[in-house]
Formats: sequence, C-alpha cells, structure tokens
Amino acid sequence: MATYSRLPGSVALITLHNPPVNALSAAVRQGIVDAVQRALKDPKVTSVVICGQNGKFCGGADIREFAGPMLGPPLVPMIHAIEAVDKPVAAAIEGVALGGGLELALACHYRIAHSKAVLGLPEVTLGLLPGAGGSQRLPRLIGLTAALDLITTGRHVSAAEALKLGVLDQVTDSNAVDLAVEFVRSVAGQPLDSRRLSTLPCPCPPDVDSLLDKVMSKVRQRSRGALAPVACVRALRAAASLPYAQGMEKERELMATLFNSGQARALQYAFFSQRVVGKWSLPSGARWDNSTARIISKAAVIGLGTMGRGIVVALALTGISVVAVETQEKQLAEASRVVPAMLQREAGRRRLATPPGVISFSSNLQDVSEVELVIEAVFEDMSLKLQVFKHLSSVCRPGTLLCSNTSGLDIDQLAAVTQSPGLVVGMHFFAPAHVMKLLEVVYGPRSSPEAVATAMQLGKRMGKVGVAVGNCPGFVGNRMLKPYLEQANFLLEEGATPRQVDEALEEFGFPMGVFRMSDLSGLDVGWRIRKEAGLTGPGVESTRTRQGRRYSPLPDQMCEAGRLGQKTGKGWYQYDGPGGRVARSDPWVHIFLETYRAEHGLVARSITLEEILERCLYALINEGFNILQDAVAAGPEDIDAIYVFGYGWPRHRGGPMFHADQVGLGRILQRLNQHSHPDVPHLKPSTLLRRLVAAGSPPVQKWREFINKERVHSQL
Ligand SMILES: CCC[C@H](O)CC(=O)SCCNC(=O)CCNC(=O)[C@H](O)C(C)(C)COP(=O)([O-])OP(=O)([O-])OC[C@H]1O[C@@H](n2cnc3c(N)ncnc32)[C@H](O)[C@@H]1OP(=O)([O-])[O-]
Repeated sequence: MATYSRLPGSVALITLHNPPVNALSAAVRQGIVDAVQRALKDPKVTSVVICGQNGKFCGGADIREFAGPMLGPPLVPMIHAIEAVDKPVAAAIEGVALGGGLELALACHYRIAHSKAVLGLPEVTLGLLPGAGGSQRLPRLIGLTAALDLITTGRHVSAAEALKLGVLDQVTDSNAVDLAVEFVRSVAGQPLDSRRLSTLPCPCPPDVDSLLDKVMSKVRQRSRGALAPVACVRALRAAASLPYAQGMEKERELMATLFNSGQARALQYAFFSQRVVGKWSLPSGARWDNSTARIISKAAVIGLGTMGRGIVVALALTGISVVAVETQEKQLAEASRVVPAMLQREAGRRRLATPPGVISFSSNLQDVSEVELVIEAVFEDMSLKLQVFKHLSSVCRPGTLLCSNTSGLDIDQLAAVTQSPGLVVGMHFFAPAHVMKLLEVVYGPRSSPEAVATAMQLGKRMGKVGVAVGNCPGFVGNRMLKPYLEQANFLLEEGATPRQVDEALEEFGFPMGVFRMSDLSGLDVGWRIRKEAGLTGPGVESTRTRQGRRYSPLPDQMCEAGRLGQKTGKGWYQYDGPGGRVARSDPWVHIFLETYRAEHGLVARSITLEEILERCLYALINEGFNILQDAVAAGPEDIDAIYVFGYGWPRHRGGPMFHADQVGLGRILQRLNQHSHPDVPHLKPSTLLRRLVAAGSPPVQKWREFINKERVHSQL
C-alpha cells in the first residue's frame, strides 16, 4: 500500500509500503493512485514528495505478480498521471530506485537521492524492457548514448554517477526525504513544463543511425539469442525517432512480446533461483536460518596455481587478510609477482580501492597457524590432498575451518584424516576464481552446520552465488558434465565433427561448445582423471566398452598424440601456435576420426542438430534428476543456479531443470528412452523423472515439494 500524510508547509508525503523493497504491487499502485488524487484535490497542498518506507524507495514492479493475472491499476497510466500533476512532485530516493521504481521517479518533476542510493533499469536482466515509459523518458533526460548503455546492460549506478549523468537533481549525505520536502516547498508555484520528460526532445548524437546499428550488433553478439537486449535497442530507436506517444506505443508492443516469451519466464525464474539457493538446507535439518556463521577475518590459501591465485584475490577483495602458501619456490616467486597485479586489476574493474597489505606470501605451512579458515587449492590428487589436510590439522589452532577447492574428490575422506571432521567442507571455485560467480559449498556427512554456514557466508561476502551441495564424485556441476561430454564423444564416433557439435551448443546459447571448451581447459585434465579411475593407461585394453559401459577412447588418443588443446596449439581444433586462441578446423582431426571409425567398423551417418542437442543436453538433465533423487542438491533451483553461474548455461533458458520443464518432462522421458542403450547407463531415465511424468509433470517450482513427499513415502 501507500500512505498519505500532509506535512507542515503544504507538502503531501506519499510513502510506499511493501517490504522488503517496496515493489509496485497492485496494492501499492492503488495506494499511489489514491494518494495522488488526494494531493491533487487538497487545495492546501502545493507540492508532493514520494518516498519509500524503511529507507528503500522502490525495487520496481512486483516480479511475483508477473505469473498471475494483472490486478489493480496499471502502472503506465499511473506514472503518466503523476507527471501530469500541476503541483511539483519530487522523488526522495533512498536505498534503491530500480526498474519501475526509477520509472516512477522519472515521472516525478524532481529527483533527490541519498548518496548511498543505487539506481538502474535492470528489466533486461529479467527478459523485459523498461515498459512503464522508462525506455522513452530516460533517453529524453540523459541522451540516447547514455540511455543505451544503462538500458541494454541493466547495470546499477551509484547516486554520484546518476547525478553526473543528469538522472538526479541533487544528492545528499543526510536525509533525502527532508531535503526533498524542503526542495519542493521552495519550487512550489514555479512552471513545470520543462520538468515533464515526455514533452522533451531526445538528445541524440549526429550519427544516430550508425550508433544504433553499432549497439545493435554488439548486443546481438553479446546476448547469444536473448530477445530482451535487442528489444531494448528497438525501443530506444523509437525514442530517438518518434514523438513520445508513438514511442510509448512501440514500447508497449515490444513489452507485450517479451512479457509473454519463455525467455522472460526463464530469466525471472533465474532471479528467484539465485535467492532460493541462499536459503540453503541440509538433509540433517540444518538451514540458513537456524545455523550460525563465523565471521572470518584471517584466512589462508594453500597452493598458488591458477585456482589458488584467484581465490587469494577473491578473499583479499573482501578485506580479509590472507596467508598465501606455496611450497614450490618458483611458483611462489611467480605468484608473489602476479597476484598483487591481479588484485589491483580486479579492484579497478569493481571500482574499489585496492586493499593495502592484506596478502602475505609464504613457503611454510606453519605460517597458517593463526588463521580462522584455510582453503586448500593444491593439485587435484587425493594422496597429496590427504597429506595437506593431515598437516593442516596438526598446525592450525583448534577450531580452524579446513576447506578444499577440489572439483570432485571425496570431502568425507579428507575430513577423516583431520582432528575435527565437522569443520571440513568443500569450497569449489570456478576459474578464474576471482571473477566467476559460482561457489559450490560441499558438505560431507560429518560437516557441521556452522562450517556450511560460514562457507556460504564467506562466499556471499566475496560476491559469489553459493550453492550448498552434497558430497559425491563431481558434486553437482561436474557430475552432470560427465554424461554431456560422454555423449559429445559418442557423436564424433557416429559421424559428427567437433565443429558441428560445438555449433549446435553455441546456437543453443552456450558461450563455447564442448570441444572448444575442452581445448581451452586442456584435454589432459580429464585424461589424468580417467587414468586414476583405471579407464585408460598402460595395461588397459583398447576397447569401446570399459568397466561394463560404452566408452570412447577418442580423447585419450588425442592426448597420446600430444594434442592437449590450446596450450599445445592443437587439440580438437588447430591454433596459430601454443597458447593460440582462434580455433580453426583441422584436417588432421577429420582423418583421425575417419581412421578411428574404420578401425572400429563404425559407419559415419549424418547427425542432425536436434539429435546433438537431445543427446548432450538430455543426458545432462537426466543426471540432474538423479542428483535430485539422491538429495545431493536440495531442489532444481540449486542445479540451475550452478549451471547458469558456473557452466555457461544461457541464463535466458533458466537452467537445465527449468529447460526440462519447458520442453516437457514427457518428451524428455520419451527421447531418453529412444536414445537409451543398456551399456550407456547415463541415458537410462531416472526414477524421479518417471515419477514426475506419472504424476502429470508438475511445474519445476513444485518439484522440491514433490521430492520431499516421495521421500517421506519412500518412493525415491
Ligand atoms: C510494466 C512493468 C515495467 C517495469 O519496467 C518492470 C519492472 O520494474 S521489473 C522489476 C525491475 N526491478 C528489478 O529488477 C530489481 C530486482 N531486485 C533486486 O535487484 C534486488 O532484490 C535489490 C537490489 C532490490 C535488493 O537486493 P538485496 O538487498 O540483496 O535483497 P534480495 O535481492 O535478496 O531481495 C530481497 C527480497 O526481495 C524480493 N524482491 C526484490 N525485488 C523484487 C521485486 N521487484 N519484486 C518482487 N520481489 C522482489 C526478493 O525476491 C527477496 O525475496 P525473499 O522472499 O526475501 O527471497
């Protein structure tokens, strides 16, 4: 709702009430409409201030209402009516003015903000455009070029930047509402025509068409099939070339198309998933709201390879003092040189001051004795990690949290060699660790709620999206990746080329197909893991069935031929030289595949784009159902957040489990049955998928509840 009060000196104060962010729900819109009418009718009122309760102006339209029928007064006429008021109206912005919240402020004649306020039109990140006049008013206020930047990226800006851009009239370090009240009193009775943004022309550069074309092509390239950024540019083209009323018509048309698109639903689901995963729960009943996190101020990182360096930077950026340990002298010397530069660059990128002197380098494990938390990031080798954990357990003071950055090894085994297994968790970062948003927090059967809560909270401080996951080989992300990679290799055996597979996946929206990704990360990573698992190596027979399952030796043979990817200048593609980045098809690979097929009596067939997507993605999705069934992830949102934030799954497709819901569970089941083969267990449809289909395919938002019920009745 919104409340109305009349302050001394003829100022009406309208306050939005809808915790936590005063989103413009039907009740709030009704409250505003009523309050504005009252202010208009009251002859004693000469000016109006609109503000939000609890130091937050407004977080925009109420996203929760988008799924249902539209109730209450619509936003666009409400906003237009505010602009038309003949008494000065000021927005007093504290906290946030985002989306519809900023559009409301743009309809006001003046905007006054607290210096800590954040403003923006982030609709594009929800698959929409600023559809309450924002796409037409903002460019008229700050010019086309700046509006294109804000609207197509959805980025939030500080009050200082908003003032510089001309979005705000004044910024204060003290109470923004008091200042706004004082301000509107001082301008009461003055003409308002020039303050009504809808009446102004849109300031454009002389080469407006070429600017719009350039931005459109950049946006298309960056958005990988997302519709909203393209629609934003179209709306801004309308603002630049049409009178306001026609521009609004275009905005309405574009918004209607976006609003009903699957992409908007996917992006809004992704918004809520990100929040759902913060409210973690463990099978033991421990949860985010009944477990206490420790506040960490001193930490250590063991191992300064690529991952360790990134983790040091991520920790240092939060102001935590870090002891960075590396026992190999050469690696330590290099890290001591490179890490401070990385820290400075990243701080610059985030517009933060570089935290001074928070990192100390050491070659001695004894130096971690005083820290509160250690993150081990040594080479992915169990015997080495066990040694490190044993050692840490003896040198660290009692109560120190011991975390491993392993990407899939057994956390429980590591915990078992320490004196306090309850204080051991996995903190699985993604490369580059100071940039990538995802953090898998892996709990073993003995990890204490306090250890999980602390790792989750530390992740939040580092700006990560932390997802609590159970302990199993590969955890969630890498466990699902395995059947996906496996299918990609099988497709090569059957007649596809690396480029064909990659193009299908890139067209779906992944930034990189599976083979280009494998070249980038190095083919030897998986090779080493397969050797450790006894799947390849000396003495292992070169067959296409190993350990009772279909197996493709293709990647092993590539490694044996020295083709490790970009680092050797040759992998599934060829590059200009070692470290080269531009992938070109390599005739060698085609001959290699032909020879391989001939040796194994395989006849290449033509493979459709549809089959590539079904085989790779449905295998991955099926493993997601197995993970839910095994309670390794608490819900589909957890899996989807992991894939969106860590594995390049296109955000506008919500995540693999959301995608399964969109495709239809019945269809996924039917296609898995079709592709399924007795020696490819990953394609055998999961019990959970079957049960969901049998239950009438409830929507993804209901799966968590369904799984819990099935578990109670021991059906899973
Ligand atoms: C015609 C329409 C045109 C218009 O142009 C369209 C729009 O305005 S589109 C909208 C454009 N606006 C945006 O895109 C802004 C979206 N919001 C944000 O970016 C952040 O929430 C914000 C920065 C505001 C606060 O960050 P923070 O302090 O880290 O806090 P937090 O993030 O954890 O959220 C706390 C709780 O608030 C909830 N909630 C939040 N916003 C909304 C909402 N609009 N609605 C409903 N709920 C919302 C959120 O789910 C969470 O709920 P819960 O049950 O506690 O989990």
